[in-house]
Amino acid sequence: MKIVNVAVGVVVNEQKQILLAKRAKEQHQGGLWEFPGGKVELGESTFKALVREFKEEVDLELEHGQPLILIEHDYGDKQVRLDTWLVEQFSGSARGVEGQEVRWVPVAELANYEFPAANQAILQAINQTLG
Ligand SMILES: Nc1nc2c([nH]c(=O)n2[C@H]2C[C@H](O)[C@@H](COP(=O)(O)OP(=O)(O)OP(=O)(O)O)O2)c(=O)[nH]1
Ligand SMILES: [Mg+2]
Repeated sequence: MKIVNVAVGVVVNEQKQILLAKRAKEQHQGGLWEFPGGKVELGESTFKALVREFKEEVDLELEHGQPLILIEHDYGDKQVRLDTWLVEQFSGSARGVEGQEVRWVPVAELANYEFPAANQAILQAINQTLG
């Protein structure tokens, strides 16, 4: 099966809160919380894709990021590679451009949210880096 390359952003604000968005019901892994992001287009760098997706989905301008963790996960119906970045420099004010719920969540409260299975490794990396 073809693997889908996804750029994922863990955006942290000055209060050490992380931006989450809720995936729409009809999407793959719908109804679960996610770190915003989306599919990398042909010829696009991961960070460029991340900048584009954050503008499209949550209206934030990302300025600088660093690679956090690369995860490959097979959902059975879909295989994904989540190239996950930590972003502490950004501007703007987050809103759900596509009508989705968005929330700034303290690192210590992330465990209260339901994520897709592939995200467990991201949560561990966040705890190691920011926790
Ligand atoms: N953005 C994001 N995707 C995730 C996370 N965890 C996880 O398993 N995924 C999966 C779900 C999807 O299969 C894929 C991301 O696709 P997406 O739906 O965000 O892609 P996209 O923004 O380009 O949207 P679309 O073109 O499919 O509408 O990665 C996560 O934390 N954030
Ligand atoms: Mg997306």
